[in-house]
Amino acid sequence: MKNIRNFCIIAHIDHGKSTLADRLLQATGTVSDRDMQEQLLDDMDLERERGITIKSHAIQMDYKFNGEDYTLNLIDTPGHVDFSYEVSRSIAACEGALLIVDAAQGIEAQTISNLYLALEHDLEIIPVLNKIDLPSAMPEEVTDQIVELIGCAPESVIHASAKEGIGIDNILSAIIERIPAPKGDPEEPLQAMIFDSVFNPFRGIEVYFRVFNGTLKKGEKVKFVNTNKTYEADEIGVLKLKQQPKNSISAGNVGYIISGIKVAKEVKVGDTITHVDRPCKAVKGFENVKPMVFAGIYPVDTSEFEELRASMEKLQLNDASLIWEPETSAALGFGFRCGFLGMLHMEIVQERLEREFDMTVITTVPSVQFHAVKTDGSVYNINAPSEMPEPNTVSHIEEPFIRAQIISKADYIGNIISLCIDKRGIIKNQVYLTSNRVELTFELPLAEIVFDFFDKLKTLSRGYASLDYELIGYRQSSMVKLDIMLNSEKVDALSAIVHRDKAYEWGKRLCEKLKDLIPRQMFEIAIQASIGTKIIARETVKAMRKNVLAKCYGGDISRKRKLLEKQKKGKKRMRQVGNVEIPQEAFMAVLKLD
Ligand SMILES: Nc1nc2c(ncn2[C@@H]2O[C@H](COP(=O)(O)OP(=O)(O)OP(=O)(O)O)[C@@H](O)[C@H]2O)c(=O)[nH]1
Repeated sequence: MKNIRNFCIIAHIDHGKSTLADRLLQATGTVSDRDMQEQLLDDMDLERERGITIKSHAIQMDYKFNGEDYTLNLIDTPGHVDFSYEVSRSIAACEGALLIVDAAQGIEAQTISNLYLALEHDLEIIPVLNKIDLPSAMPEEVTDQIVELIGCAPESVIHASAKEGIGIDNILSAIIERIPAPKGDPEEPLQAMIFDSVFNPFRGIEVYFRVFNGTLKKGEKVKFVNTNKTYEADEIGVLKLKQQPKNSISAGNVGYIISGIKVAKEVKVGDTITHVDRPCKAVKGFENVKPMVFAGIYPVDTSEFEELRASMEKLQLNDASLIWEPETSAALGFGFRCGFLGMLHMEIVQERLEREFDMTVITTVPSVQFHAVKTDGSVYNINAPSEMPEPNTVSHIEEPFIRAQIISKADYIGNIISLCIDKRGIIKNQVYLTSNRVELTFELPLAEIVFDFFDKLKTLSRGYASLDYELIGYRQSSMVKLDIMLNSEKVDALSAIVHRDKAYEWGKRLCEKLKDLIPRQMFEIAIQASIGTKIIARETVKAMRKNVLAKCYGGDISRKRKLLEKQKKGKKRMRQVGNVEIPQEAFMAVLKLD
């Protein structure tokens, strides 16, 4: 055990975590240069295309240092706020962390939030100044920021370029010399924490764990403490580039277990694995992850409902955080109300349904979960605008609030504060990290930030501001349901829950936006917004006048074909509601109002 080191890499998005991980794998000979693919750890296609790490993974490296053999377990952490609970569990599985900071960007919100998580778990922090090869790197300035943030000596900051392979040996020796060996007793009752799981279509769910105490042997009967389910350890092993089966894994080490689990839901990140015969206490910090964003998913072609259900079931096998239940919409027919960790998660689900299952789906306006508090004090959840009660039937509505940490250049403070106030935020704190870098703390309604807040923040700060947030609870708010009617028929899938103060403005702008988004059809379409029975805005889409093809003066057949193709493509994500065709974008219009 004294020669094991368990560590993770924490960094703000794009500061170079995956690139550095690849270099470490190369330097320790875990992968040969020939096998080396860029960003090896990001093995899902989608991840690679988006250039972000979505699921955390673990990999074991062997490394000889000063004549001794060491085992280095690298636990990869996801880099997006949607997945912050997984980050916390990966961190809890380690004794140390490489804190990567981009030498050209400096410290960002996620650098800090992840650092705090790491410090909470008493991790040894190894600061790494990455991308020193960049001409725009500011090594002195960013080193000062790091020193100030974690209170370390300037000399302990390792200068590196993951891209050029600079500083990699220093990082490896720091991992061995500075990170403490794991503690724990292999003779105690088994206590292992699950920090990740991966779906394998042939073998079922592979569960990744860190053993804190005891020893797990192949074939033993184990229990997951929080779900209280029992399994047999059919195969256990360690994670090299490929899985390497073992007969036992002891305190301090990291491994995988395969035990015939078919459904991702049974495996909860943060749960504890123990022996059925000699159980231990659960590892602290377990949480059931809760979805933050809800939206309806409907097949474009209503006859594909059963196929969509089958696809959702398959998707859920390997995405434990996706939840759904059937719902019906008067406008869209049969579909599913889904809960997601955040907007990125929602986009990923939609994309996976389309790519992996060849489904064409419509996603309706996303919403957070509101609470309706009845006059007798009881509370029920509102996950869709259609569940919004009549105002006179409840005492009040509550909405989720978050505490947001925003880090930015001081120049943009004014812009950021106005944005947050516009989003119904309250400023709580303002701290200068350096003379021109400031950390702002706000309390904001989740509904205002979950959709496009981050994009706005980026725009008004020219990309300099970064954001991190946590849920702090529910507060009473004056929310109303905004309905949309097309030719006097209410389209439930276009309804949204909005704050009363913004409802009129939104209704007006939503009608204008829908007018742009709904294509002209053979007849005139009246678009109206209403709150309760009161119409608050109206726009009209005029009837179509001429055929698209009329534009191509005869001759050019290829051009004609192109136009037709274009039309066909455009049709793909359209839904017929009553006699009006509505494109996918219209269902999201409410998110793009300002
Ligand atoms: N110039 C330079 N570029 C680097 C260096 N390290 C990483 N990059 C580049 O920075 C970008 C982001 O690097 P990644 O390794 O994907 O960053 P990441 O932190 O893993 O990003 P997430 O997975 O999204 O959190 C990529 O385009 C890398 O090629 C470096 O040392 N120097």
